[in-house]
Amino acid sequence: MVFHTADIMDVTHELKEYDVIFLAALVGMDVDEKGKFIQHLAKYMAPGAILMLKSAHGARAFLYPVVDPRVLQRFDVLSIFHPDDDVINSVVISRRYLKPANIDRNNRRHLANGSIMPSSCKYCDFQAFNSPLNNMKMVDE
Ligand SMILES: C[S@@+](CC[C@H](N)C(=O)[O-])C[C@H]1O[C@@H](n2cnc3c(N)ncnc32)[C@H](O)[C@@H]1O
Repeated sequence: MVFHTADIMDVTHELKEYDVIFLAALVGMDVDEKGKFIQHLAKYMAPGAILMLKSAHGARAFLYPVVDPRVLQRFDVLSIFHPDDDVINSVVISRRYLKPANIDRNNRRHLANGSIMPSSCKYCDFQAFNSPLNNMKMVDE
């Protein structure tokens, strides 16, 4: 596994090479700043790629920023989970809308050496997408 350290706002076309992007809860210290990061990801993520977001619900929003659903227009929100135990963060699983005509397979040339999880994203791969979380306790919104 190779770790890269960068400000996510400086990472652009390389994001297309990833099937799944996990965004830590404190990337964006408030709702508006978090929204800017999510819109940046929406711009550069591969169509069909999954974005795993940490959010907060209820009083937990005093501790962590909430993901504003209005910044997820370019995503299909697959599931939202609000824990009811001592776990603080909610999880929002969303998928960048498919736009097959815009898939640029040549973007692979932008992949940095040693990047982790090189994408095998293809439009047809996602036709049979099944949420791996189907068997877990879920609260959908
Ligand atoms: C509280 S830690 C996350 C811990 C753990 N990964 C989690 O999600 O629970 C927040 C992380 O977000 C990273 N981070 C904050 N702003 C960032 C940015 N603009 N670009 C890249 N990483 C950022 C920080 O470096 C830090 O590692």
